[in-house]
Amino acid sequence: MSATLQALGLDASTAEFLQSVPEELVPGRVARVDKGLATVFTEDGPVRASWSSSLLAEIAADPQAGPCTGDWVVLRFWPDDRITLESVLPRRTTIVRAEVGGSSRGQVLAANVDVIAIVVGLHPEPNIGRIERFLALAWESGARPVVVLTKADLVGDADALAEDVALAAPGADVLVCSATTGVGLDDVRALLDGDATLALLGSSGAGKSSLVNALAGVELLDVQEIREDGKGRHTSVRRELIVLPAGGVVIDTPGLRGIGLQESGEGLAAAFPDITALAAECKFKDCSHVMEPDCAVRAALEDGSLPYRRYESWVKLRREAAYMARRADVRLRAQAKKDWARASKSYRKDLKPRP
Ligand SMILES: Nc1nc2c(ncn2[C@@H]2O[C@H](COP(=O)(O)OP(=O)(O)OP(=O)(O)O)[C@@H](O)[C@H]2O)c(=O)[nH]1
Ligand SMILES: [Zn+2]
Repeated sequence: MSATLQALGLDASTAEFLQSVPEELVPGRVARVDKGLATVFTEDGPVRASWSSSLLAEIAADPQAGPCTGDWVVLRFWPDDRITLESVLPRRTTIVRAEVGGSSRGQVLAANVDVIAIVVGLHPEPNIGRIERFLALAWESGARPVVVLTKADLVGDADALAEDVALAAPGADVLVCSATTGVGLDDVRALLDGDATLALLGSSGAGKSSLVNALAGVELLDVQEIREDGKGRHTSVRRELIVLPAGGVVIDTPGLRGIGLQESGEGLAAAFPDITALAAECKFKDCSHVMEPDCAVRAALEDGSLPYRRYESWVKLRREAAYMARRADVRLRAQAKKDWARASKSYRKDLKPRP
């Protein structure tokens, strides 16, 4: 295993996969995708690559097959100095959000991430519902979610706020830090142990870029100017993979304003293990927890053991996940119909008597 690829976050399974790749192909990790080109970090430094024709064909069939930040890829260097991205290696984890434009396919934000830090500023006061939404997305990805509460220097009761957040984040660690004073940064750094890949997810202005800069110890990313109301401007289109001098890789995703859920329901179940466990106790298997008798979820609401705010948040996310699943279903059926039409057409052609 090359020292450089290891510094880029190469894991054992990808390293093994690379053994089977033809020698003339060069491995690398995608740092950024823009204008139809990928910036790829290789052992010999960064290069810009376009898509090979076979990759283009794959993308036509499945847009998610296109390279994204964090992907491991192999490149071909041509005699005329062109560089093409030949293929994307199997992804260990993927952070997928529902497409903003309305297609039912998700957009892959980042791949091969070990830990997802949901970055939330402590000032203005955190929106718990939004954290729960990020957690569902993070659990669905296969990576380990952690909530990182930043801007601790701006509030007097950071630990009390962290306790509130922890109640909404079962199974996930909640860290408190400040990019400005450096307090708590060692705990965030520990997430990168073993050259792990850490992706930062959060709303615009949450403090992601400031956190990356603080972790790196240098100014790598532009930090946006703060607005009067304490919220950041919505700026970023950039998405970067940063190799930290002390080891580990950070992926800074763009500030997400609205993030749609694109998921099987597993992420939601993992983000709400309390409600999932209650639902298993309901009298009816398909209980909607709205009006059925002997509903354990409603019983917990009534005796106060399940906060109403959390229940509402879950109902909202569940409705959204169900809607996305229905849309995906419609798309699959439309595709199946197309495939069938194509197959039967070529079948009819075969039946035609030959001249
Ligand atoms: N006091 C204080 N301010 C912070 C801290 N971290 C970030 N800020 C400020 O919060 C604002 C937004 O920070 P950014 O790091 O640009 O936020 P971002 O999450 O990268 O935002 P996008 O680029 O839109 O994704 C900036 O004005 C920062 O100076 C912190 O720990 N303490
Ligand atoms: Zn129920």
